[in-house]
Amino acid sequence: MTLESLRSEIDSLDDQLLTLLNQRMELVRKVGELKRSTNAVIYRPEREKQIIDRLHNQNNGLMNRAAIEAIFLEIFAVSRNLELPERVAFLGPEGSFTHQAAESRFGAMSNYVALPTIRSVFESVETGRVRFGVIPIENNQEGIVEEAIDLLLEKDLSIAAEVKIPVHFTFATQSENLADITHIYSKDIAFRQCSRFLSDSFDGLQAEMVPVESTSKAAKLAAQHPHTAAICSHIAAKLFDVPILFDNIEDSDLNRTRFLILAKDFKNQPSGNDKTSIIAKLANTESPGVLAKFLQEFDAQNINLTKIESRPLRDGATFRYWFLIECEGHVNEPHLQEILKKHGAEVKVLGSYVQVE
Ligand SMILES: O=C(O)C(=O)C[C@]1(C(=O)O)C=C[C@@H](O)C=C1
Repeated sequence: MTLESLRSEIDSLDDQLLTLLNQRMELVRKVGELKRSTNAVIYRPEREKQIIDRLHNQNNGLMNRAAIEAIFLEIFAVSRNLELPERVAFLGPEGSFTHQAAESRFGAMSNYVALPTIRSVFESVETGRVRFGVIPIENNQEGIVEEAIDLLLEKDLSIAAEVKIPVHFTFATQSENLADITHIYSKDIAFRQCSRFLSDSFDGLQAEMVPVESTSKAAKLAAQHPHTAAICSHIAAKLFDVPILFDNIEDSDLNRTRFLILAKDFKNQPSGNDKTSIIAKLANTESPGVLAKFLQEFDAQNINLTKIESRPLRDGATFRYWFLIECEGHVNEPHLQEILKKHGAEVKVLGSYVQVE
């Protein structure tokens, strides 16, 4: 087989793929009409998961689950946009890891707004200026984002979905020779997380490390001068058109950040693999065993707790706390209902959503 004949077969399959995708979009358009006439929710993560699970389970070709997921999440994003163009706010600037997380869920065709603070993302969802907001909630090496956790208590928003993305850094520069580089821009945390690459590559060289407020800003600066470089996300290097000289330069490939997708009054149907986040403001936490007894109820119902964070209640000069608790399962399931029935007044459910690895 020649390259030309293989390419011509690929062309013909691509034609068929496009025809099928257009047929799919015709159906999606009808789903959109139906949903709009009944005021039904457009974004249904549990249905998307069901489709990906089904395709993965019946698949016997070369595509692995991650590949199927990447392609179909983009198809769903285009579908949702066709059903109802939705605006998505994320913690900016453009090219941030949160932008990358937002794009991984809402695709290339959504209407994005980069906002400067986590609070402004919450507020734009709250006021209805955008339908969804994407914020970072924790990093598996650095811990929780306190501001985000506190705003979950302060504001009245739901969690529609979670996204976890590996934090990969790239070394982007217009320079072809490391010895020509005089300044490397990045965020201090990124310098820390890429320290091995930096000491191996710049040992004996004169480059100065310049901390800036975001890795996107670093990419922007590196785009302006050929003898500089940025340690930044892939998406930032792409956005500012700075060539990537080295990819995945982080010390640990275990570095992952978890993001939440926020919406107003959002409820998912059970998917079979859900997680539930709740806020617990337990009465009388000064008396012994109140928290322990509450947590034991999860154990008694055989519910696996995945997270518990305590945060100050800030109700005067006291040392009282509220808790963000996450557990496996969907709020509609009887075990969880049992606990909620008992503690209804003290507990607020933020959402049940598909649990991702
Ligand atoms: O099944 C639906 O509810 C749809 O709106 C269709 C569709 C799809 O493209 O398959 C699109 C968006 C939803 O998030 C889930 C699935």
